[in-house]
Amino acid sequence: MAKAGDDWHIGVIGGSGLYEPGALEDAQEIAVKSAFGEPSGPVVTGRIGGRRFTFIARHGAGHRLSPSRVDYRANIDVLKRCGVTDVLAISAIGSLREEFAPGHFVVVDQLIDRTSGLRERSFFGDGIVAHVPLADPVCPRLSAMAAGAADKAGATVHQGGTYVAIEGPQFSTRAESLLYRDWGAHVIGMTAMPEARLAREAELPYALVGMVTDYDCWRDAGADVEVAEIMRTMAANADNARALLAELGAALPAEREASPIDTVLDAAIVTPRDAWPVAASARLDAVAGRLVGLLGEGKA
Ligand SMILES: CSC[C@H]1O[C@H](OP(=O)(O)O)[C@H](O)[C@@H]1O
Ligand SMILES: Nc1ncnc2[nH]cnc12
Repeated sequence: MAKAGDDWHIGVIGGSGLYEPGALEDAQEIAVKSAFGEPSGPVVTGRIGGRRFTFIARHGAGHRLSPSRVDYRANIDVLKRCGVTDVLAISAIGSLREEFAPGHFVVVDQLIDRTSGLRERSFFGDGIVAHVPLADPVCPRLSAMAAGAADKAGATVHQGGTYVAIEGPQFSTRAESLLYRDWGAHVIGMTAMPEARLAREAELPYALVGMVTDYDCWRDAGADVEVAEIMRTMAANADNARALLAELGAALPAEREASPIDTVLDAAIVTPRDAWPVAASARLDAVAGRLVGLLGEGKA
């Protein structure tokens, strides 16, 4: 597990249109199992600019998983098992603001969760209860570095923006889209929740770079969001996303200073250690591996 002074190891979750990470030195595909379910696909690990990156395509190879079917817990658990220290999520997003135009990048800093609640949103609950803080759901350090890398890669970057996560897979109604604008949201997507919640529970600093693919339906009376347009814009953006990763690899400092998120579970788990059920502890051996310690210490 990551400790202060460890090297960076960035887990990248590639969204719609980003199914492979581009040039990774010493790339290796590895199959990692999770007790929480099926990850979206195999992970690919390698180096960019001398730093380790591990990549997983959120919707799987061939985009076969809808946002409601992605096993977000398995993906985060698998990245944690690979030893990643931080997670960079890359997503296609719709714009709720005129100034966030298609092709622009948005480094999201707030989230509104409108998913239906059917997605598994916590690693805890089987006899071990944890309440992590989520007031600021993204890591400001990784977000700033991602914004700098996107800028260097030549993208138009907006630093900050509120992302509303809808269940989908259908796009929003016009009334919903107008409502989200009234709520102050800037962009819309279907995947950042529960991904960001779970990264926090796994003590992984999380940043989200959204690539605007369309104006959501608030803007043009009578017009719909069209997935073909989104995929065209995303394909054009994918090279920029890969350039961002290259710039990020080059910009990461040699040593990773500790983040407060690395130890967020210390003050979040309310169940006393000696009451943790063995089976639940075993499932959490990566997510809460820092605290699980010797397996078998808990109750049967
Ligand atoms: C293919 S358009 C809708 C789809 O794209 C976004 O996915 P991701 O965040 O993985 O890039 C959006 O959230 C929807 O899942
Ligand atoms: N308009 C939109 N609504 C929801 N998710 C999206 N992903 C890309 N564009 C989107």
